[in-house]
Amino acid sequence: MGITEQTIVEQFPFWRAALVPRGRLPAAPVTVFVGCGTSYNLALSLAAAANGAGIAAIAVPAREWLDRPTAYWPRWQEASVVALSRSGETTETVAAAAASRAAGIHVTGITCAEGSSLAAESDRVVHAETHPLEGIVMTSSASLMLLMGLQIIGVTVGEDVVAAAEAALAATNTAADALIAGRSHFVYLGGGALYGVALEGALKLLEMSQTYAQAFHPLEYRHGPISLLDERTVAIMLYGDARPDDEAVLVGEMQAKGALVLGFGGPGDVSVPLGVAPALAGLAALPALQLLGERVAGAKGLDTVQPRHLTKVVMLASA
Ligand SMILES: O=P(O)(O)OC[C@H]1O[C@](O)(CO)[C@@H](O)[C@@H]1O
Repeated sequence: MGITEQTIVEQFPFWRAALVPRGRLPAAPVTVFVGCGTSYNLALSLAAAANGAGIAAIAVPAREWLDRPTAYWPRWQEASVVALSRSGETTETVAAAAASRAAGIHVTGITCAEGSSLAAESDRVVHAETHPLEGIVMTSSASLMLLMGLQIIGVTVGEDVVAAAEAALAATNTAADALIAGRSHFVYLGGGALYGVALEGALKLLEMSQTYAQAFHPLEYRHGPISLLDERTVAIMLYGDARPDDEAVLVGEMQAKGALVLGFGGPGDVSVPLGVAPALAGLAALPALQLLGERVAGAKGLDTVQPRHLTKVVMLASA
Protein backbone atom coordinates (compact mmCIF):
# COMPACT_ATOMS: atom_id res chain seq x y z
CA MET A 1 0.00 0.00 0.00
CA GLY A 2 1.37 3.44 -0.97
CA ILE A 3 1.66 6.36 1.45
CA THR A 4 -1.34 8.28 0.11
CA GLU A 5 -3.54 5.21 0.41
CA GLN A 6 -2.27 4.74 3.95
CA THR A 7 -3.42 8.27 4.85
CA ILE A 8 -6.86 7.44 3.44
CA VAL A 9 -7.48 4.08 5.07
CA GLU A 10 -5.82 4.99 8.38
CA GLN A 11 -7.70 8.27 8.89
CA PHE A 12 -10.45 7.03 11.17
CA PRO A 13 -8.56 7.08 14.49
CA PHE A 14 -7.96 10.79 13.78
CA TRP A 15 -11.70 11.26 13.23
CA ARG A 16 -12.42 9.57 16.56
CA ALA A 17 -9.91 11.82 18.30
CA ALA A 18 -11.68 14.82 16.77
CA LEU A 19 -15.08 13.88 18.24
CA VAL A 20 -14.88 16.44 21.04
CA PRO A 21 -17.22 19.32 21.96
CA ARG A 22 -16.42 22.37 19.81
CA GLY A 23 -18.87 25.12 20.74
CA ARG A 24 -20.77 27.09 18.13
CA LEU A 25 -20.24 29.89 15.66
CA PRO A 26 -20.93 33.48 16.71
CA ALA A 27 -24.27 34.88 15.53
CA ALA A 28 -24.02 37.08 12.42
CA PRO A 29 -26.25 38.13 9.51
CA VAL A 30 -24.15 35.85 7.31
CA THR A 31 -21.35 33.37 7.88
CA VAL A 32 -18.82 33.30 5.06
CA PHE A 33 -16.79 30.11 4.60
CA VAL A 34 -13.54 30.77 2.72
CA GLY A 35 -10.70 28.56 1.50
CA CYS A 36 -8.72 27.52 -1.59
CA GLY A 37 -8.85 24.32 -3.62
CA THR A 38 -9.96 21.42 -1.45
CA SER A 39 -10.63 23.82 1.41
CA TYR A 40 -12.95 25.86 -0.83
CA ASN A 41 -14.83 22.69 -1.81
CA LEU A 42 -15.29 21.99 1.90
CA ALA A 43 -16.43 25.60 2.38
CA LEU A 44 -19.13 25.07 -0.25
CA SER A 45 -20.38 21.96 1.46
CA LEU A 46 -20.33 23.58 4.88
CA ALA A 47 -22.17 26.70 3.74
CA ALA A 48 -24.98 24.53 2.37
CA ALA A 49 -25.02 22.48 5.57
CA ALA A 50 -25.07 25.65 7.67
CA ASN A 51 -28.08 26.99 5.77
CA GLY A 52 -29.74 23.63 6.40
CA ALA A 53 -29.02 24.07 10.11
CA GLY A 54 -30.58 27.56 10.13
CA ILE A 55 -27.33 29.56 9.89
CA ALA A 56 -27.34 31.91 6.88
CA ALA A 57 -24.12 31.18 5.02
CA ILE A 58 -22.23 31.50 1.75
CA ALA A 59 -18.94 30.09 0.49
CA VAL A 60 -16.42 32.30 -1.28
CA PRO A 61 -12.94 31.44 -2.62
CA ALA A 62 -10.48 33.10 -0.25
CA ARG A 63 -8.97 35.30 -2.93
CA GLU A 64 -12.39 36.53 -4.02
CA TRP A 65 -13.29 37.45 -0.45
CA LEU A 66 -10.00 39.29 -0.16
CA ASP A 67 -10.34 41.20 -3.44
CA ARG A 68 -14.06 41.87 -3.86
CA PRO A 69 -16.18 40.94 -0.84
CA THR A 70 -19.01 43.22 -1.97
CA ALA A 71 -19.48 40.99 -5.03
CA TYR A 72 -20.61 38.32 -2.58
CA TRP A 73 -22.17 40.21 0.31
CA PRO A 74 -22.90 43.94 0.04
CA ARG A 75 -22.60 44.63 3.79
CA TRP A 76 -19.60 42.38 4.08
CA GLN A 77 -18.34 43.89 7.35
CA GLU A 78 -21.40 42.37 9.11
CA ALA A 79 -20.22 38.85 8.31
CA SER A 80 -18.59 36.25 10.47
CA VAL A 81 -15.82 34.43 8.60
CA VAL A 82 -14.79 30.80 8.82
CA ALA A 83 -11.44 30.26 7.08
CA LEU A 84 -10.41 26.70 6.24
CA SER A 85 -6.81 25.71 5.58
CA ARG A 86 -5.02 22.45 6.33
CA SER A 87 -1.62 24.11 6.38
CA GLY A 88 -2.83 27.43 7.70
CA GLU A 89 -0.28 28.98 5.34
CA THR A 90 -2.05 29.32 1.98
CA THR A 91 -1.42 32.96 1.10
CA GLU A 92 -4.92 33.94 0.00
CA THR A 93 -6.64 32.28 2.94
CA VAL A 94 -4.34 33.84 5.53
CA ALA A 95 -4.70 37.24 3.83
CA ALA A 96 -8.50 36.92 3.68
CA ALA A 97 -8.56 36.13 7.40
CA ALA A 98 -6.25 39.04 8.22
CA ALA A 99 -8.24 41.51 6.10
CA SER A 100 -11.50 40.33 7.65
CA ARG A 101 -10.14 40.77 11.13
CA ALA A 102 -8.78 44.20 10.30
CA ALA A 103 -12.35 45.13 9.29
CA GLY A 104 -13.65 44.00 12.69
CA ILE A 105 -14.99 40.65 11.50
CA HIS A 106 -14.84 37.61 13.80
CA VAL A 107 -12.66 34.92 12.20
CA THR A 108 -12.85 31.23 13.03
CA GLY A 109 -9.91 29.28 11.62
CA ILE A 110 -10.38 25.58 10.87
CA THR A 111 -7.00 23.94 10.38
CA CYS A 112 -4.74 20.97 10.98
CA ALA A 113 -1.83 23.28 11.86
CA GLU A 114 -2.31 24.73 15.30
CA GLY A 115 0.66 27.10 15.25
CA SER A 116 0.06 28.38 11.72
CA SER A 117 -0.31 31.88 10.32
CA LEU A 118 -4.04 31.29 9.94
CA ALA A 119 -4.28 30.37 13.61
CA ALA A 120 -2.50 33.64 14.46
CA GLU A 121 -5.04 35.57 12.35
CA SER A 122 -8.08 33.85 13.90
CA ASP A 123 -10.17 34.90 16.88
CA ARG A 124 -10.88 31.24 17.44
CA VAL A 125 -8.99 28.18 16.21
CA VAL A 126 -10.70 24.86 15.61
CA HIS A 127 -8.03 22.22 15.20
CA ALA A 128 -7.49 18.49 14.74
CA GLU A 129 -4.39 16.40 14.24
CA THR A 130 -4.21 14.69 10.87
CA HIS A 131 -2.34 11.59 9.68
CA PRO A 132 1.39 12.36 10.01
CA LEU A 133 2.20 10.84 6.60
CA GLU A 134 -0.19 13.07 4.72
CA GLY A 135 1.60 14.73 1.81
CA ILE A 136 0.61 17.03 -1.01
CA VAL A 137 -2.82 15.55 -1.66
CA MET A 138 -5.29 16.42 1.09
CA THR A 139 -6.99 13.26 2.33
CA SER A 140 -7.42 12.76 6.07
CA SER A 141 -7.17 16.50 6.73
CA ALA A 142 -9.96 17.28 4.26
CA SER A 143 -12.27 14.85 6.04
CA LEU A 144 -11.27 16.28 9.41
CA MET A 145 -11.93 19.88 8.40
CA LEU A 146 -15.35 18.89 7.06
CA LEU A 147 -16.01 17.07 10.33
CA MET A 148 -14.98 20.07 12.43
CA GLY A 149 -16.99 22.44 10.26
CA LEU A 150 -20.09 20.32 10.78
CA GLN A 151 -19.47 20.31 14.52
CA ILE A 152 -19.33 24.11 14.78
CA ILE A 153 -22.57 24.55 12.84
CA GLY A 154 -24.27 22.27 15.35
CA VAL A 155 -24.46 18.97 13.47
CA THR A 156 -23.90 16.07 15.84
CA VAL A 157 -20.98 14.00 14.55
CA GLY A 158 -20.56 10.71 16.34
CA GLU A 159 -19.19 7.21 16.07
CA ASP A 160 -22.00 6.24 13.69
CA VAL A 161 -20.61 8.41 10.90
CA VAL A 162 -17.08 7.10 11.47
CA ALA A 163 -18.36 3.54 11.12
CA ALA A 164 -20.42 4.50 8.04
CA ALA A 165 -17.39 6.08 6.38
CA GLU A 166 -15.24 3.03 7.11
CA ALA A 167 -17.91 0.74 5.62
CA ALA A 168 -18.32 2.94 2.52
CA LEU A 169 -14.55 2.95 2.03
CA ALA A 170 -14.39 -0.85 2.30
CA ALA A 171 -17.27 -1.33 -0.15
CA THR A 172 -15.72 1.07 -2.65
CA ASN A 173 -12.35 -0.62 -2.28
CA THR A 174 -13.89 -3.97 -3.18
CA ALA A 175 -15.63 -2.61 -6.28
CA ALA A 176 -13.20 0.03 -7.54
CA ASP A 177 -10.84 -1.87 -9.84
CA ALA A 178 -13.63 -3.56 -11.83
CA LEU A 179 -15.60 -0.30 -12.01
CA ILE A 180 -12.79 1.82 -13.42
CA ALA A 181 -11.24 -0.74 -15.79
CA GLY A 182 -11.03 0.84 -19.26
CA ARG A 183 -12.82 4.01 -18.10
CA SER A 184 -11.31 7.45 -18.61
CA HIS A 185 -14.10 9.97 -18.00
CA PHE A 186 -15.32 10.61 -14.47
CA VAL A 187 -18.39 12.59 -13.48
CA TYR A 188 -19.35 13.45 -9.90
CA LEU A 189 -22.92 14.46 -9.09
CA GLY A 190 -24.30 15.86 -5.84
CA GLY A 191 -26.72 18.56 -4.74
CA GLY A 192 -26.85 20.88 -1.71
CA ALA A 193 -24.11 20.05 0.78
CA LEU A 194 -23.13 17.15 -1.48
CA TYR A 195 -22.14 19.47 -4.32
CA GLY A 196 -18.93 20.58 -2.58
CA VAL A 197 -18.18 16.93 -1.82
CA ALA A 198 -18.76 16.03 -5.49
CA LEU A 199 -16.33 18.80 -6.47
CA GLU A 200 -13.83 17.47 -3.98
CA GLY A 201 -14.16 13.92 -5.34
CA ALA A 202 -13.49 15.26 -8.82
CA LEU A 203 -10.52 17.35 -7.63
CA LYS A 204 -9.00 14.34 -5.84
CA LEU A 205 -9.24 12.19 -8.96
CA LEU A 206 -7.86 14.97 -11.13
CA GLU A 207 -4.91 15.71 -8.81
CA MET A 208 -4.03 12.09 -8.14
CA SER A 209 -4.53 10.54 -11.55
CA GLN A 210 -4.21 13.41 -14.04
CA THR A 211 -7.60 12.43 -15.37
CA TYR A 212 -10.14 15.03 -16.36
CA ALA A 213 -13.06 14.92 -13.96
CA GLN A 214 -16.03 17.22 -13.49
CA ALA A 215 -18.75 17.75 -10.91
CA PHE A 216 -22.30 18.98 -11.37
CA HIS A 217 -25.52 19.35 -9.47
CA PRO A 218 -27.32 16.12 -10.48
CA LEU A 219 -30.13 17.40 -12.67
CA GLU A 220 -27.88 20.06 -14.22
CA TYR A 221 -25.98 17.22 -15.84
CA ARG A 222 -28.79 16.68 -18.33
CA HIS A 223 -28.47 20.27 -19.60
CA GLY A 224 -25.41 19.88 -21.81
CA PRO A 225 -22.69 17.85 -20.06
CA ILE A 226 -24.53 14.61 -20.81
CA SER A 227 -23.36 14.98 -24.41
CA LEU A 228 -19.90 13.76 -23.33
CA LEU A 229 -21.23 10.60 -21.71
CA ASP A 230 -20.37 7.22 -23.26
CA GLU A 231 -18.99 3.78 -22.44
CA ARG A 232 -15.78 5.39 -21.14
CA THR A 233 -17.70 7.14 -18.33
CA VAL A 234 -17.93 6.36 -14.64
CA ALA A 235 -20.53 8.48 -12.84
CA ILE A 236 -20.44 8.88 -9.10
CA MET A 237 -23.89 9.79 -7.81
CA LEU A 238 -24.12 11.17 -4.29
CA TYR A 239 -27.84 10.72 -3.68
CA GLY A 240 -29.55 13.50 -1.72
CA ASP A 241 -32.68 13.35 0.37
CA ALA A 242 -34.72 15.89 -1.62
CA ARG A 243 -35.40 14.13 -4.94
CA PRO A 244 -33.69 10.73 -4.89
CA ASP A 245 -36.23 9.34 -7.39
CA ASP A 246 -35.30 11.92 -10.02
CA GLU A 247 -31.63 11.20 -9.36
CA ALA A 248 -32.29 7.47 -9.84
CA VAL A 249 -34.00 8.22 -13.18
CA LEU A 250 -30.93 10.21 -14.23
CA VAL A 251 -28.73 7.26 -13.23
CA GLY A 252 -30.85 4.97 -15.42
CA GLU A 253 -30.40 7.36 -18.36
CA MET A 254 -26.65 7.44 -17.82
CA GLN A 255 -26.44 3.65 -17.66
CA ALA A 256 -28.46 3.37 -20.86
CA LYS A 257 -25.88 5.58 -22.59
CA GLY A 258 -22.97 3.39 -21.46
CA ALA A 259 -21.89 4.81 -18.10
CA LEU A 260 -21.13 2.70 -15.09
CA VAL A 261 -22.52 4.25 -11.92
CA LEU A 262 -21.20 4.19 -8.38
CA GLY A 263 -24.20 5.23 -6.27
CA PHE A 264 -23.72 6.43 -2.70
CA GLY A 265 -26.98 6.12 -0.77
CA GLY A 266 -28.93 4.86 -3.79
CA PRO A 267 -28.90 2.62 -6.86
CA GLY A 268 -26.02 2.14 -9.31
CA ASP A 269 -23.97 -0.61 -10.91
CA VAL A 270 -22.27 -0.53 -7.54
CA SER A 271 -24.43 0.72 -4.71
CA VAL A 272 -22.83 1.87 -1.47
CA PRO A 273 -25.30 2.45 1.37
CA LEU A 274 -24.39 5.25 3.75
CA GLY A 275 -27.01 4.86 6.47
CA VAL A 276 -26.45 8.22 8.14
CA ALA A 277 -28.50 11.40 8.50
CA PRO A 278 -28.52 13.51 5.29
CA ALA A 279 -26.28 16.18 6.89
CA LEU A 280 -23.56 13.55 7.38
CA ALA A 281 -23.76 11.82 3.98
CA GLY A 282 -20.94 13.84 2.41
CA LEU A 283 -18.58 13.18 5.29
CA ALA A 284 -19.41 9.47 5.20
CA ALA A 285 -18.69 9.27 1.45
CA LEU A 286 -15.53 11.42 1.32
CA PRO A 287 -12.86 8.79 2.18
CA ALA A 288 -14.32 6.47 -0.48
CA LEU A 289 -14.02 9.27 -3.05
CA GLN A 290 -10.41 9.81 -2.01
CA LEU A 291 -9.70 6.12 -2.51
CA LEU A 292 -11.24 6.17 -5.98
CA GLY A 293 -8.67 8.81 -7.00
CA GLU A 294 -5.91 6.57 -5.69
CA ARG A 295 -7.25 3.56 -7.61
CA VAL A 296 -7.46 5.45 -10.92
CA ALA A 297 -3.92 6.75 -10.39
CA GLY A 298 -2.78 3.20 -9.64
CA ALA A 299 -4.38 1.90 -12.83
CA LYS A 300 -2.39 4.52 -14.75
CA GLY A 301 0.83 3.71 -12.87
CA LEU A 302 1.01 7.20 -11.34
CA ASP A 303 2.61 8.17 -8.05
CA THR A 304 0.13 10.06 -5.87
CA VAL A 305 2.81 11.15 -3.40
CA GLN A 306 4.31 13.57 -5.90
CA PRO A 307 1.50 14.68 -8.24
CA ARG A 308 2.54 16.73 -11.22
CA HIS A 309 2.75 20.53 -10.76
CA LEU A 310 1.42 20.46 -7.17
CA THR A 311 2.99 21.56 -3.90
CA LYS A 312 1.69 21.05 -0.38
CA VAL A 313 1.25 24.76 0.24
CA VAL A 314 0.55 27.27 -2.51
CA MET A 315 2.10 30.64 -1.68
CA LEU A 316 1.77 33.84 -3.65
CA ALA A 317 4.03 36.86 -3.32
CA SER A 318 1.39 39.49 -4.10
CA ALA A 319 -1.60 38.67 -1.87
O1 LIG B 1 -5.95 23.82 2.96
P1 LIG B 1 -4.75 24.56 2.51
O2 LIG B 1 -3.50 24.17 3.23
O3 LIG B 1 -4.98 26.04 2.52
O4 LIG B 1 -4.46 24.15 1.05
C1 LIG B 1 -5.33 24.26 0.03
C2 LIG B 1 -4.64 23.61 -1.11
O5 LIG B 1 -5.04 22.29 -1.20
C3 LIG B 1 -5.27 21.93 -2.54
O6 LIG B 1 -6.63 21.81 -2.73
C4 LIG B 1 -4.67 20.60 -2.85
O7 LIG B 1 -3.37 20.48 -2.54
C5 LIG B 1 -4.72 23.09 -3.34
O8 LIG B 1 -5.50 23.36 -4.42
C6 LIG B 1 -4.75 24.25 -2.39
O9 LIG B 1 -3.71 25.11 -2.66
